[in-house]
Amino acid sequence: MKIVFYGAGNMASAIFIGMIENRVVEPSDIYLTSRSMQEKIMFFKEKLGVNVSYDDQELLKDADYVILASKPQSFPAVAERIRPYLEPKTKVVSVMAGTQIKTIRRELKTENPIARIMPNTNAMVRHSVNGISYSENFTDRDELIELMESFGTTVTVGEDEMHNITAATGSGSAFLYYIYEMYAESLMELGFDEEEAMFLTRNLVIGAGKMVEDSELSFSDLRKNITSKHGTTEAGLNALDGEGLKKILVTTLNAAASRSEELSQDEDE
Ligand SMILES: NC(=O)C1=CN([C@@H]2O[C@H](COP(=O)(O)OP(=O)(O)OC[C@H]3O[C@@H](n4cnc5c(N)ncnc54)[C@H](O)[C@@H]3O)[C@@H](O)[C@H]2O)C=CC1
Ligand SMILES: O=C(O)[C@@H]1CCC=N1
Repeated sequence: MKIVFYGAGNMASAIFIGMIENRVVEPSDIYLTSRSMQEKIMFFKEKLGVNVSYDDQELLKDADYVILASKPQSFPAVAERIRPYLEPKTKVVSVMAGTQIKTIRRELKTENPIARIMPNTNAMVRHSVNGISYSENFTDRDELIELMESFGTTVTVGEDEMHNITAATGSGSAFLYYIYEMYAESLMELGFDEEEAMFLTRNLVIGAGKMVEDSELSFSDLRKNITSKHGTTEAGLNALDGEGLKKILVTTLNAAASRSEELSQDEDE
């Protein structure tokens, strides 16, 4: 298997580290390139034993998959590198938010099978949620799904639904981290020092995550089990509801999904 990553940043590295650690590929199957010779990809070469190259012809020769893992704004430059050397057997897989299959096809001037995936950085710990959609001619889907399930769970969606998946789970963990960040800062307002606030929040989040993983109960039942009638939790939850938490989250998710739509429209111009 030869899998070539154009881009070795936060998302790509979470994917190839997840794949290698879960032994679905050998480090020698992975080829990395980036914008310029960067310390970061040399570090991956030394630490993981993956291949690194800036020779596009050599990179794309006999490649089974090419993974487009740059920012959408860098894609035209990436496409220029790939276009001359893309072989008919190579499947194209994009992780770029908002970049449509038809745009990838147009920029690469290719009829090759193309899939879009929307993972998240939880790939690093095998818990990414991967939205996936395919071009019609992407027939050999099982192999790609197997590769992706090495670092998470996979949900097949129509390309139009990618905007919502991008908001819900692509960006979603950032929203949760931000809530944890704000929680820790709020503990400091309560009087804890920074170290205590971080320690308490971190362990609270880890414990809650493990409860979600291990328990059969719904989020709502887990919450109710903590909430005594007329107790402290009820008082806090009433205050939270009064601030309109759900409305805030709906606004957040709509903003992210709209940005994904905007990114896809930019390309049409
Ligand atoms: N970070 C995340 O949690 C997620 C990111 N994504 C998508 O993944 C993509 C990458 O995001 P990040 O990894 O966060 O960005 P990043 O900034 O960490 O990495 C971008 C990579 O692209 C490379 N690159 C730029 N121009 C290039 C070129 N001409 N040739 C080869 N490589 C080039 C850079 O050298 C860098 O390695 C984006 O399109 C984003 O929409 C999708 C899901 C989640
Ligand atoms: O912020 C972004 O645009 C990318 C897509 C999903 C997560 N990060």
